[in-house]
Amino acid sequence: MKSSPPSPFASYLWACFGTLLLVAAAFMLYVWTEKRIDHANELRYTSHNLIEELRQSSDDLTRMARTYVATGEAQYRKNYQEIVDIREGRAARPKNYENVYWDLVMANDRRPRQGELTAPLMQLMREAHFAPEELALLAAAKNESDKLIGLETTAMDLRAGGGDVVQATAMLHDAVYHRAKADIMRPIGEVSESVDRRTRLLVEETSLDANVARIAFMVSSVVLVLLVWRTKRQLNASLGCSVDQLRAAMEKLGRGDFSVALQASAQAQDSIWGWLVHTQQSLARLDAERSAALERTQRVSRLYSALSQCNQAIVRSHSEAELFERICRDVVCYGGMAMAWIGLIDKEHGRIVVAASFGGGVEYLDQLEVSLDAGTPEGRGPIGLSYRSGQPYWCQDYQHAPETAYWHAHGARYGWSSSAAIPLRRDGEIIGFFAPYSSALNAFDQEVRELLLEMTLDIEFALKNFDREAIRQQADQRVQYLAHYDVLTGLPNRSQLHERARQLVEQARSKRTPMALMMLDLDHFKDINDSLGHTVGDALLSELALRLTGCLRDGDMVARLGGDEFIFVLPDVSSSEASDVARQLLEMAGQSYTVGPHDLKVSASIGIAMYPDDGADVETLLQRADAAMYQVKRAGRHDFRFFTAAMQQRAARHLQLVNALRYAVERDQLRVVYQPQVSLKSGRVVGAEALLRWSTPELGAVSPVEFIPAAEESGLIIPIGEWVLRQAVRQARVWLDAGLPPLVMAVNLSAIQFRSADLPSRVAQILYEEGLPPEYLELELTEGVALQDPQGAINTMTQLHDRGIRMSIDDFGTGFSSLSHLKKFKVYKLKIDQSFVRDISTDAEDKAIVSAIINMARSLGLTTIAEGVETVEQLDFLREQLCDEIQGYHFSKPLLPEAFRALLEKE
Ligand SMILES: Nc1nc2c(ncn2[C@@H]2O[C@@H]3COP(=O)(O)O[C@H]4[C@@H](O)[C@H](n5cnc6c(=O)[nH]c(N)nc65)O[C@@H]4COP(=O)(O)O[C@H]3[C@H]2O)c(=O)[nH]1
Repeated sequence: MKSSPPSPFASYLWACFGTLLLVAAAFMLYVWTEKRIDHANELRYTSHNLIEELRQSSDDLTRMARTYVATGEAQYRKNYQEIVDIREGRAARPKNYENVYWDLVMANDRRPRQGELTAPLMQLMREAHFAPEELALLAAAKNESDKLIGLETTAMDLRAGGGDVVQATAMLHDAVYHRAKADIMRPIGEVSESVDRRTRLLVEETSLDANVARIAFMVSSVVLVLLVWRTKRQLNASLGCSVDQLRAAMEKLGRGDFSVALQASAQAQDSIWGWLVHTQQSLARLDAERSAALERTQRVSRLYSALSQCNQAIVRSHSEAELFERICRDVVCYGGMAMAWIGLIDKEHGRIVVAASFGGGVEYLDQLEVSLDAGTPEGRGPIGLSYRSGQPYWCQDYQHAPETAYWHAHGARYGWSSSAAIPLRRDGEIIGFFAPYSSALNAFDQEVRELLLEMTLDIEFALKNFDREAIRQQADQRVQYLAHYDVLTGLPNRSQLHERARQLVEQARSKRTPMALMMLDLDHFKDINDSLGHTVGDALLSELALRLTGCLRDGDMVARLGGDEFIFVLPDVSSSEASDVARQLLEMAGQSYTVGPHDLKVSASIGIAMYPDDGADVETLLQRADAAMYQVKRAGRHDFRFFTAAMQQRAARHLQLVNALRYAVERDQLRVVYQPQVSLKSGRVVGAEALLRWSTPELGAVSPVEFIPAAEESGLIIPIGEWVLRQAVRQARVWLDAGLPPLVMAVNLSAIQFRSADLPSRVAQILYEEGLPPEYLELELTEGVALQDPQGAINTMTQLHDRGIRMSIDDFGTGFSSLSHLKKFKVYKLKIDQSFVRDISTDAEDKAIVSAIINMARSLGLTTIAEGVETVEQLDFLREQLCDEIQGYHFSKPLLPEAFRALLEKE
């Protein structure tokens, strides 16, 4: 890899480093040369000292010798010898020996301080690097000195030996002596000059070297300073600023402080400062992005928290208003919005009505004007736009966006910078808006939008739930209502009756007051329903309920048990007061009703039970009032009766019969017997009346007179009647097939059966299934069938007639049949009731009636048959009156099929 060339700063730095080494070398050289100067000076000094010592020692010897000779004091001789020993290296050189020895020893007769160096003077000179010629001269001087020492020793010996002092003194002062002395001093002087010259030269040489080294040191130092200066300039150029500035900036960067933007001049662009500025800008941008991302994350996480709170609000709110309040509060408190409100559409005025709000500036909503009309400025805002597009509207700069111009002042006042209008829907239709406001610009980024939309969906879900809950509550209320009230009349129903009646009974018990419970039932109301339809029947019942309610005092109650049955509970009434009320009720019920085109009249029957005489609880009283009413019905209806003990027995019997009758067919307890009908003309059996028999192990044989009404009242007559019809038709077919003379099978048809709309088709179906031609069947109808709905009866009869089926009127004379009706009825036979026949032989009135019926029938072209003919007298009278047929014990009792067949076969 090719390395990049070193930067100028690095080059300068290396140069500085090299120069620094040079400076150090120059300095060391300089120090060395200075040391050499010192050494040279020291050598010069030492050399001078040694020469001087030689000279001095010679002088000192002379002086000591002369003094000794002069004084004779041994001390001087001793000193003399010591000087010689020192010079020869036999004695240590005293300290400060360079001074005059005389001075050293003579002062106070002190001995010189002992030094450490013990070396011959000549050796010291050699060690002081004396030149060889100098040493040679010194050696010569030394020889001369040694010679002189001999002379001086001689002179001193002379003195010591007591010799001639003068001679001795002369020896030391004469010319020889001086000559010898001069021979010593001359070489010393030469050496001294030589040494001085030599050492001076050495000192000069070394001084020169030192100067050179000094100059080198100075020059290199200057160069170093220049280089350092240049390096610093280069460093500054590289940095682009001062180090302090750089350090302060980097410290700020290190702390993550990007508050002050750094600037770099154009020249500093390609410098560390420039790069630092660039880095700071990048870091500041990254920091801003990071802060923005953080802020966004916080905003989103706040909204997530708000979303979670909203979900809790949805779960916990019990009403729409409560939910809206909570949503607005949560969006502000948890979602970081400045304000939020929810407005609902006022369709009538095309405006938005604030339903809930929370946050700063909500007071502005008091006079808020938001319209849905694009023609007004307040209709062209976010909400109006959202309404028309059906989409959420995000306004990212509330204070400057043109669509919020109408509200800019408010936005500026409350610091709103963004707002949204999100439609709230119910069943797909926009019903209002959710409007959050933020103090941040561009607050609604994608993620925030998604969160708010999710929140809105949750709100819509909650609204749906509220709707469902409302429906459920309504349904609950309805169920509650239905559980206690009758829908048609609005009166309390059976369960409410029981509850309320029980309270009234308790009240009567505690107050010891009497109470009446009445049961009212319309007479033949079923006929109205069957003939005019239930709508008419219902309208009549509603009207009746109103009338009945109007008859009551405060504290009385009336309930509808179902159908046309009403119960009255009258607290604190005597039986006579109850009678009055009953009469009043009968009268009210009996007044005519106008229902649509119909003018209707009904009557009612009322049974009354008194507390406490007839029962101490509601159930008993109800049962007994029912029994009393049953008796009214049996007694001809349209009346009221109080309960009696006998009624109770009858009612119980009735119940017993109905219960047993339910299983009569399946338990094979029913039989059909046939009573012959005989033609008075031919005397032959021309017909048979099918009569039902019922016998159970518990009840024994029960008379049809007793159980047929019970079957009719319980509705059981329909299946039982059909069973009888099928048995009779089948029997007729059997006899026909057996080759017996053809006869007409007469079957009793209850009025209830007759009112079945499908009667003609059912009868035809049975005939078809059993294979009996219709002309062999005769349906015996009572007069009552036409009583309620003559037109309906006529229609049914016509249909039966058209199918070839014969009809006769049973028990004729007991009902209210009119001739005009008879004309329209497609009957062919009248059956004279046995109550008239019974006494025709004795009772003139009955005779007249029977005679009239026969004549009338004949005039209408109808056949007559008299039933209950038991005696010859009766038979004769009937024959006399030209009655066509008879039926009765006189001829035969009702017979089982086998007996009947035997009878026929006998003929
Ligand atoms: N004392 C006396 N009675 C005689 C004499 N001849 C016939 N009877 C009785 O008179 C009744 C004649 O029938 P009804 O008038 O249709 O009166 C019938 C009829 O209305 C009804 N009934 C009987 N069977 C049926 C039936 O299958 N369907 C319907 N809807 N009613 C029936 O029950 C009523 C009574 O029926 P039963 O007890 O069978 O009574 C029968 C019969 O046994 C007589 O000479 N003297």
